[in-house]
Amino acid sequence: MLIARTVPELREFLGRYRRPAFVPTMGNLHEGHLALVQQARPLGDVTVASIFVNRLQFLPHEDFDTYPRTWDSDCEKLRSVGCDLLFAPDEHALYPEPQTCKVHPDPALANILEGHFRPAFFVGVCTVVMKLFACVQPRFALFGKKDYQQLMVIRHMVRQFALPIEIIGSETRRAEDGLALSSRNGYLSEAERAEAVQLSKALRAMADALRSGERDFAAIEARAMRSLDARGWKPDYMLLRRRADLQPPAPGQPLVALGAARLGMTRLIDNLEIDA
Ligand SMILES: Nc1ncnc2c1ncn2[C@@H]1O[C@H](COP(=O)(O)OP(=O)(O)OP(=O)(O)O)[C@@H](O)[C@H]1O
Ligand SMILES: CC(C)(CO)[C@@H](O)C(=O)[O-]
Ligand code: BAL
Repeated sequence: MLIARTVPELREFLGRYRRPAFVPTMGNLHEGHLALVQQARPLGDVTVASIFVNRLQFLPHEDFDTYPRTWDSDCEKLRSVGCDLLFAPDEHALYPEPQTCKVHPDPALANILEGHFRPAFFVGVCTVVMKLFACVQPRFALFGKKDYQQLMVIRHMVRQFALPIEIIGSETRRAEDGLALSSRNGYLSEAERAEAVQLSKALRAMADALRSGERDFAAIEARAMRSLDARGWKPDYMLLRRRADLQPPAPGQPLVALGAARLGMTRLIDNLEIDA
């Protein structure tokens, strides 16, 4: 696996390829990331991953400084799944001057849910993803459905800017008990890790309620919030939304249940597409 630390190095390595398949990450890689790389491999003529912890998408009180950085094991894992090229710029290589030109995604999609609780998050994500796309010039880019809204915001950005990139959404990889794999799971104590599965269970209870014919969306959402609250979580939201645009649903539309909640110091997100 080649490792490019700067944009010129990346361009040199990519010179002869025309159809890169690209997996952007913030590192601390787990099976969810590796599944994206494996899915990318047959798509393009070269498989590229990036590791970059993007300061722009963190609020000042968030975990930018403590975000796990596990370089050696990340490289080993990427090699083990046949990644061809790793782009791992430092901040100066990607942002040599203050990044004052930013991408502001569709407010209807980006200012709700995660964007409501993490203002400027999606501006930071879209800005870095646009820049990474400009560097790698991928033909395919893969994102996990674990970050469901992020995937939708990026799809929308790519469509609106007519970028010649196919965005591929990949299913959420889970631990055996159902907890969505996430780098931030590493922040959990042993007791919190055992409790963490309750977020996916609460989403499943929302899906079960719909499947059993209940249509009072507000009541289903309130029950999910209470169920986590009662166990000592601090839920930000547990909501049923239209899969098409993440707006509040009417009966009969394909839905997704989305949740974000804090367990101790750790904020987890998850979601579940529902065919009711
Ligand atoms: N469990 C998972 N299954 C599938 N894809 C995933 C999973 N977790 C993360 N991804 C995807 O991997 C890509 C990189 O994500 P990132 O590096 O932020 O990892 P993360 O585990 O989501 O980290 P964090 O805990 O900070 O949210 C994103 O497209 C993300 O959606
Ligand atoms: C897409 C991304 C790599 C941009 O920093 C990040 O938001 C992530 O890892 O999901
Ligand atoms: N996985 C999404 C990136 C973030 O939470 O910052």
